[in-house]
Amino acid sequence: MTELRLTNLSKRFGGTGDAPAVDGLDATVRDGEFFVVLGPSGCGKSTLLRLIAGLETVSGGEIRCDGALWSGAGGHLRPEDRGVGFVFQSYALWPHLTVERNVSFPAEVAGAAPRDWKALAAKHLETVGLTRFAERRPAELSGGQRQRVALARVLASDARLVLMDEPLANLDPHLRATMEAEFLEFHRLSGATTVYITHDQREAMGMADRIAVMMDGRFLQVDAPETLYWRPATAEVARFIGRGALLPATRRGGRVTAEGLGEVPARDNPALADGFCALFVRPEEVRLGGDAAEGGAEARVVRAVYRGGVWELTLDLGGLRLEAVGPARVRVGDIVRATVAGGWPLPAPEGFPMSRNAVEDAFVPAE
Ligand SMILES: Nc1ncnc2c1ncn2[C@@H]1O[C@H](COP(=O)(O)OP(=O)(O)OP(=O)(O)O)[C@@H](O)[C@H]1O
Repeated sequence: MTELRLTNLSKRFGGTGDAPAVDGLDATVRDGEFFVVLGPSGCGKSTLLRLIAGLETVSGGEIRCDGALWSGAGGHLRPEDRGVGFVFQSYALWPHLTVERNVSFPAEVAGAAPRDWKALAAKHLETVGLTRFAERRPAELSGGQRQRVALARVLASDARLVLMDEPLANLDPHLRATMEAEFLEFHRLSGATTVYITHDQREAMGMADRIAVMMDGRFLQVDAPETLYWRPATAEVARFIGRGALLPATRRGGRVTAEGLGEVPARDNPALADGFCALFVRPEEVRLGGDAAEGGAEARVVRAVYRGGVWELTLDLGGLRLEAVGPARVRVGDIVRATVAGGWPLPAPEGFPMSRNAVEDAFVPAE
C-alpha cells in the first residue's frame, strides 16, 4: 500500500515578493495509481516532484506517505529513506558503469552478494528486452534503450513509489508511442504508485488513471482523462485540453440556448447555476452535412488541416467560430452545413465573450 497525500503544499523560492512555485496544493495519489501532472512550462511540475522526492524542503503544508510524515513542519525525511524510484528525461545513468551494473547498483550499495545482484540485473534486463546489451555502457545505447535501463533499475530497486519527470521528452515521436506502451507495461508489472509529469497532453491522456492539470503552482482539476476532456471544470481547463469553442449561451432549468443557434442538446452540468454561461463545444460535437430540417446552418470553412484520415476544420457559422472535424476533403472558403449536436455548459470566464461574435473564443492549442 503506497498512498501519497499532499496537504496545502507550498514551495516558495527567493523573496516573499516572488510567486510560489507550488501554491497550496491538495491531492491524494491513490495506491497503485498512474497519476499524471500535466501543465505548461514553469507551472511548478518539477518542483512538485522534487518536493515529493525530498530533494527540496517545503515552505508550507505537508507530504505524507501512508500516513507517515515525509515533509512538513514536523520534520523532513531524507530522500534515501523514502524508497522512491526515479526516471528522468536526462536518463540519469552512470556513464562509467555497464548497463548491468547501472541496474544492479542500488542492490550492490544495499549490500547484496554479487550472485544476487547479477541475478537481479539479469531478470530485469530481460523484462525490458536488454539482455544482450548488459555489458555496454549507456553512451553505446539509443535514447529508448537508455530509458529501458532506467526502468529496469527502478524494477530492481522494488520502489513502491516511482517519480517520472518527462521521461519521453528526448525521444522521437515514433519511439515515444512505443515507449508509452512500455511504461504502462512497466507500471502493470511493478504495481508501483506512479507520479508522472509531462507537458504533452496526448501522452497524459493515453497513460493516466487520473490527470492533474497544473497551472501557476496549483491543480485546476484532478480527474480521469475522459472527464477532463468532456467535463472540464472551468473554461481555463477546457482551453488547455484539446480543441474546442466557447459560445455565449444561457442555461435555464437545465436547457441551454446558444446565442444565434437556439436550443442546443447540451449535456447537463449540475455544478452550474441558471443564467449566462459559456457553452463549450468539442469538434466531435459539430455535425457536418445534413439538411435544414435537422436544424443545421451554413458555415464557411476558414481553416482546414489534414491530419491523416480526418480534416481538422475551423468554421465561421454566422459570426460564431467553431472547431470541427470531418472525413471528407474540404478547402478554405467552402460552405458546409454544420449543426451543434452537443456541448458542455461552463461558468462564463471573466470578460467572456471577448467580442460580440465570440470569434476570438474558439481556440486551437499550440502544438
Ligand atoms: N531552485 C530554484 N530557485 C528559484 N526558482 C526556482 C527554482 N526552481 C524552480 N524555480 C522557479 O519555480 C517555478 C516553477 O519551476 P519548475 O521547474 O517547477 O516548472 P516546470 O513546470 O517543471 O517547468 P518545465 O516544464 O519548463 O520544466 C519557475 O518560475 C522557476 O523559475
